[in-house]
Amino acid sequence: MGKKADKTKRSADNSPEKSESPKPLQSTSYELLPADLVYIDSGIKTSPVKYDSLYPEVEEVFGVPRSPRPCTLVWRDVTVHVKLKNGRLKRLVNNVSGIAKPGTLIALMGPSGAGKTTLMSALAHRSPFGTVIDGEIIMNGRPVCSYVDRESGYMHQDDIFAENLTVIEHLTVMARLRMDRRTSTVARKRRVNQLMRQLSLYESRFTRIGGLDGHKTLSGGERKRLAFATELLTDPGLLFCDEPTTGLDSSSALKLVSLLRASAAQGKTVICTIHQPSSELMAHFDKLVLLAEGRIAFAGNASAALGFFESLGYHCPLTYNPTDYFIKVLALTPGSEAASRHAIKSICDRFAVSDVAKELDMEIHLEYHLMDNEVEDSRRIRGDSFRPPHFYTKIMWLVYRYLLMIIRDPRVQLVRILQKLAIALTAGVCFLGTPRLTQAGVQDVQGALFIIIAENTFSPMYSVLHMFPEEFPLFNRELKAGLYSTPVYYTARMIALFPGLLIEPVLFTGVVYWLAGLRYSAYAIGLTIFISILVLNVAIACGSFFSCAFGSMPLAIAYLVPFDYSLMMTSGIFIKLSSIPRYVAWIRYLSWLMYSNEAMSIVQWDGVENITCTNSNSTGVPCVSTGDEVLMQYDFTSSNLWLDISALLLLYITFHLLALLALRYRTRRK
Ligand SMILES: Nc1ncnc2c1ncn2[C@@H]1O[C@H](COP(=O)(O)OP(=O)(O)OP(=O)(O)O)[C@@H](O)[C@H]1O
Repeated sequence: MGKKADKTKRSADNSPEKSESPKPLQSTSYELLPADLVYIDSGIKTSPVKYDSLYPEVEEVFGVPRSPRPCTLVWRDVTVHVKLKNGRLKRLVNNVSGIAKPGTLIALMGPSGAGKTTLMSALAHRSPFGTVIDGEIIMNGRPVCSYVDRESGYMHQDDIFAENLTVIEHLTVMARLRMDRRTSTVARKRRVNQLMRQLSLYESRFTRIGGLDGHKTLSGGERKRLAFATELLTDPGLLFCDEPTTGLDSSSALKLVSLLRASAAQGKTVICTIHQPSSELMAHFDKLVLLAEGRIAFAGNASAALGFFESLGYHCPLTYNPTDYFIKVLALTPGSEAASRHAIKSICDRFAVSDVAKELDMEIHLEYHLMDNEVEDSRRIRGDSFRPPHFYTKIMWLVYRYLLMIIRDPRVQLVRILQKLAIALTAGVCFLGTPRLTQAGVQDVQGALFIIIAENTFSPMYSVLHMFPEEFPLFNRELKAGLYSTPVYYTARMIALFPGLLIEPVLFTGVVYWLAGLRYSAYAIGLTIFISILVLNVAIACGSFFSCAFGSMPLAIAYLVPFDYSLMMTSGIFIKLSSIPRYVAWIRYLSWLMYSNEAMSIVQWDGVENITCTNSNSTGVPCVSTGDEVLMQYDFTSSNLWLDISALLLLYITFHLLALLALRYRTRRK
């Protein structure tokens, strides 16, 4: 009981502030060891290893040893199925058991398609939608569920970053999103700096991750180390790494695996899928788990694997790297798949009844026994001590990140503003010189209004279509890692767009309004600019909805084009509203072009009584002499101004809500 209480106390003490202070390394049974020793749990037997004789780089790389939250992960009889499109289940992992203890670096290996990523995702509670997991997966005595996101780090095979950010900006934002909200700013900065130094990123801290033209970008190794640093920010006790060495040269791969080794030496539990590592790399791993056809072909001390295979008659030639040999034995040979499957089944069956498997089973049982005896409260305290940042903090830092991305992307900024100015000037000069209160002037005013509405609708609406499909992989990964929720992301994304959504309509409408000589009063100018801001924001909301609802830009365009045509046709410009056939007339109630056209027309013509009539005789068209007559021509009603503005606001809210729902739906399907 005293020991249990001690355990509980240590985990409860492990607040972010306190975890900064150096602590001696701990064994897997959490007993304190002399400062220069670390227990490396090598699977079946635990043996004290002289820390500074084996890993002299550890202290140099990671500074004074810290004490992460110790994590023991146990999985028993885990089977993973995936739902296929035809509704049937396909088994990817078959009845797999294992244990990962603090201080251990585990290599999860197997031929391509063996189920490594599937198993690791299941262990980390990050399986994609449509995955069915049977069996038990328990971390520190609690079945894994969403809390594992904050207790563990998951380094993906393909790293995805917000590319326009520099290393230090990325880590700063991630620290704000990931670290406990009680962590002080100084402690957070110190952690970021410490990680950059430890992972040799300090020199590149002002380099953009995947910069734009002419900017230096990070190397593949640096990107992997940055991904690793990101996962280490919270100093998790459990680390999953999916093929971290893929795409790296041998020295970068060695450097990365040394870092994983160093992490394990500090008390973390590290599980790592890896493809055919060299003998030098393999020497860093304590345990080896070999998967084949979704089953375990071997699990135990890396050094015992050769003996097990030899006992089955598979002798690794002296010239062969043992791991290459294991993979060769466990891979399907093209042309004789049935024989290979038979051999693999036989190896897996023999392993299941081997002494190594029995020892592993005993170890798992022992761990279960210990967990059963652990006080429930102590588990909860360990799991629940983390306090995530408040949602408004997350929104603020996401807005910062997206603003940086927008500012650094010339596609969206300077070029777009210059383009707007050029279009405004070109359109505006066409209206120069016509007096407003004449018959020709009426047509010009309505034309200028339509140009203002169309330019604030179509190009902005199409410009956001690429946004969500492009950002979805990063968003979905961060969402799955529990960094923020869909509404937080969506709100931040929209707030970051807002400066542009204000500047663009003000600039464009201002220039066209002035050049076209529209109604000259502060009320008319102010209201027209306000309506044009609303129009652009509704268009962006509608574009966002199509962007969220359809996974790709071509698909979104395919649906949006007919939609925007129907909105335009019912806007009141081309056809009198009263003459639209009844079965399509309802579309006008969705048309912000109609609402804005009516509202802007009212602003221009309400109360106007003195339109001159000079050309009625020559054209035969009856003269309009008052603003009301102009409005009647288009079936507009002067009392509808605030109704139109309210409808625009309602459409704005509705499209954003629909976009949010569509985004949520898509994240649940991935
Ligand atoms: N959603 C899915 N639908 C059907 N089959 C799938 C699905 N996901 C994975 N698989 C299959 O499951 C098997 C295991 O996939 P997994 O990605 O876990 O393998 P792996 O061992 O990590 O391979 P690699 O080393 O090539 O990354 C593969 O044959 C893969 O094609």
